[in-house]
Amino acid sequence: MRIDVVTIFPGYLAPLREALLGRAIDAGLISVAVHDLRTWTHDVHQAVDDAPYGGGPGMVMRPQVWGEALDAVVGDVPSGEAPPRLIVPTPAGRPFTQAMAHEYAAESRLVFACGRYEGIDQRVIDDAATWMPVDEVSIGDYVLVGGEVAVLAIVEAVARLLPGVLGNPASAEQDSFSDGLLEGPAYTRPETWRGRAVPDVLRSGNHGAIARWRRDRALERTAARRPDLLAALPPTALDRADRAL
Ligand SMILES: O[C@H]1NC=Nc2ccccc21
Repeated sequence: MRIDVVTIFPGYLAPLREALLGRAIDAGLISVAVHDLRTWTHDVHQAVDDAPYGGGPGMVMRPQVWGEALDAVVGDVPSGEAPPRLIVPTPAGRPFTQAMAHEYAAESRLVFACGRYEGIDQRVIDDAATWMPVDEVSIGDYVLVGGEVAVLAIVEAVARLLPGVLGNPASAEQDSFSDGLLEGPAYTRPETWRGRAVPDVLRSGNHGAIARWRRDRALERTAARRPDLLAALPPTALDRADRAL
């Protein structure tokens, strides 16, 4: 997968080259190119934003700069080739979910446009949508200063799903949310720590009982912390033992 990120803070994307993602890049599983938006300014101040029409606080990112940047970064899409998907993180976007991470993992190319909080001139999105799929995506209902942190989160969620990126592919299959529930508590050695023992069932070797215990803890945690996820489960997702909980 090829990933391009356009930002006024290229340094913010440095973590993409660390650890698991760094190894995936070294292994050629993903390629990441980070582009400084100011490359496409032509004024001495390298201005990338301006005051909003209609007034109001903050600044809006200028369409000319973004238009030239996306034209250059996306380039000419060879005829017959699918264009990349453009992902624009914004608090006004569709909530990013694990299902979307799987969708994006199937793409051969993703381009990320990092806007500042007040956003990018809407005409950039409208123009881009005439020649490639554009998703405006939010990673949560809180206010960040710009899209860079959202890009780090989305790229990590997507890249770990790509074949060969995770050492143990089973991890991705047993993700939280993969069965619609939150993962329950996890334990490792020592058996007792600060007077707290690991639940006996986990050391019993009884795999049926262990699976039941884990499912019960996941259901309890989901009901307590994310009742919305429980309500969204298809009726067939809960078996009789689940309902007895
Ligand atoms: O993903 C969003 N969540 C919250 N705030 C944001 C600010 C700028 C870009 C993207 C986001």
